[in-house]
Amino acid sequence: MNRFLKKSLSRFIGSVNRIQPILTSIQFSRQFFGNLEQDPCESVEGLVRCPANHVPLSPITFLERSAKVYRDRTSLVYGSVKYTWKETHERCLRLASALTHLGISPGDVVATLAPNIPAMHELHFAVPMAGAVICTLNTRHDSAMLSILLRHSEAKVIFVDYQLLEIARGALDLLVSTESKLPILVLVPESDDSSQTAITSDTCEYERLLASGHTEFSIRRPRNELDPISINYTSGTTSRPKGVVYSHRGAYLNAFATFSLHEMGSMPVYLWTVPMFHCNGWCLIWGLTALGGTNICLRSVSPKAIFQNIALHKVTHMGGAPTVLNMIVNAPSNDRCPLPHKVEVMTGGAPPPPQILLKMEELGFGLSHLYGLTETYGPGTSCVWKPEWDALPQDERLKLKARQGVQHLGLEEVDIKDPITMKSIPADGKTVGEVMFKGNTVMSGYLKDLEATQDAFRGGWFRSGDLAVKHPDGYIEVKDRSKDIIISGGENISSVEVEMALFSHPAVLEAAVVARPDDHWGQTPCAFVKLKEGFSVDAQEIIKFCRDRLPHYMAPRTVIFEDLPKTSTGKVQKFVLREKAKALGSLF
Ligand SMILES: Nc1ncnc2c1ncn2[C@@H]1O[C@H](COP(=O)(O)OP(=O)(O)OP(=O)(O)O)[C@@H](O)[C@H]1O
Repeated sequence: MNRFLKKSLSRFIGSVNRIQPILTSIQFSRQFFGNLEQDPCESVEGLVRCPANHVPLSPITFLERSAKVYRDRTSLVYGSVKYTWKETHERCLRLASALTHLGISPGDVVATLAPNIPAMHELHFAVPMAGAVICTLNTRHDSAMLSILLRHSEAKVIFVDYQLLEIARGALDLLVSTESKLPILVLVPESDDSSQTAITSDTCEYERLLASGHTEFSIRRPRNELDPISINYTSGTTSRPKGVVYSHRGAYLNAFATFSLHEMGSMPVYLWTVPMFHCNGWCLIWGLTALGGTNICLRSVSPKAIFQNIALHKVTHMGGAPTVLNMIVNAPSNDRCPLPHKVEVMTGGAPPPPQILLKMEELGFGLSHLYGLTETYGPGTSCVWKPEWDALPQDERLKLKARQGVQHLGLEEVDIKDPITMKSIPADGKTVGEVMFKGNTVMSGYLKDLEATQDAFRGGWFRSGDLAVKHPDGYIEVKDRSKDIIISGGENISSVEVEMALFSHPAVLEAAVVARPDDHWGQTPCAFVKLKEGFSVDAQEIIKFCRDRLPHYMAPRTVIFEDLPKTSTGKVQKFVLREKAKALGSLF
């Protein structure tokens, strides 16, 4: 031991017995390790940072490892298409190499417009391997919105599924009229049956492009782990989509956090019911690769396809917004079959009604509940389940499961704060504050919108815009989005709580509650309800049902029966309903 170390250590040991051990240990670290704020590799003698001990974190390494470890195991199944991890790796290398031949340089944006097909899986690796940034566009956008996002992201290439070709061409036509530089369009035909798409000679086609690349391609790894890996435009439930930027590091960490909170072991079989374009499939495209999982791809989600694929491929895990679960539990009986084994389902994206959680469990699914935003790489918290809760009465159990829970391992902290004072609200299950996040799986920012980025990070936390309470055990429970809360006669009404009451009516299939402007009360709750097939109830019965279960001021005053408008991620577009409620005028 050198003299300096001995001296420091004896000074430290001596000081431990004195009055301020904590302070002393900090002083000791300062002496020994120098200024803690400096990089220790620069300030401490003997330490170096070099490629042997520091590699920028990136999900690209997951694929390289899986190509060795799970080489001949199935990576992906889509109808009759099937690849092994070795093949997937080679295809991604070829595709990355082909992208560079198309002129893609590091930092360029490559967009996609496609459902959950093999190309989407491959592009999540090939694009970053080419040093570029993947921008997965929502398949429900029309040409006008698509052209706005293509211009905003400055995408150099767009990969388009054959079924969405007309929309993409429409967007490019709009870009021509604004003289923007057009992205190269790469058509992705149906890989399960290539005869379906007519490919003209001037169209760049996916498999042809991929075949033009080579497997000796030298991957353009991120120089800094904070380099962008993807752009995810928010789903536009409440406002115009914003371009949320993820880093290689954040994607790596959220992939880890997400599969660990899902308790996924090695080689799971995952059914893709979450859109891959949404938060990069909640980062699980990368996460499943790390585990050598098998991706079961579905072009479109239906209860029949879900049950068939579970049985056929021995699916172990899947995910889905509460609308997907609703679809499963209300499926006609000939579209369902008994589960051959337990399937773990991760749900999130909107508050899951307890009745739906219960029915899913009755069908044999295991349920875990997640919460997060596009800005938190998808999942940010989960309702970590404690075994002792299994013995609780059903109602209590479901109430606990419907809570959004605690932060996952990728985050430093999730707190509920007063948005003005930034003080934490008391953990009493009653006081409402704003959900705020801090940690390495929070977005880098909004692309080209510094003002919005700074506003979102005001006070050193990411402000979610969601209102929640904190329970004495530290678990959070989201009550509403701040934009959705209804203020009636000075009382705050959580639209989520009213919706949960509506969901417990046996005739209600879907429900959403928004504010209807009112001359007397300011606002009153207005419910939009879709009934289950074969049921008929009137507005008065629904109102009475809610008044029996909620304080009277919370019960809807208006009930409108109709189909609910949704985003492609299955969320109700409340801004559309709010406009309808506004058009009704004042009730009193
Ligand atoms: N488990 C959950 N329980 C309750 N709400 C949830 C849950 N998971 C997600 N949410 C809601 O979804 C929101 C995140 O949605 P997302 O980021 O996908 O796009 P969006 O917010 O719908 O789009 P935009 O910001 O353009 O309106 C959260 O802020 C929250 O309101």
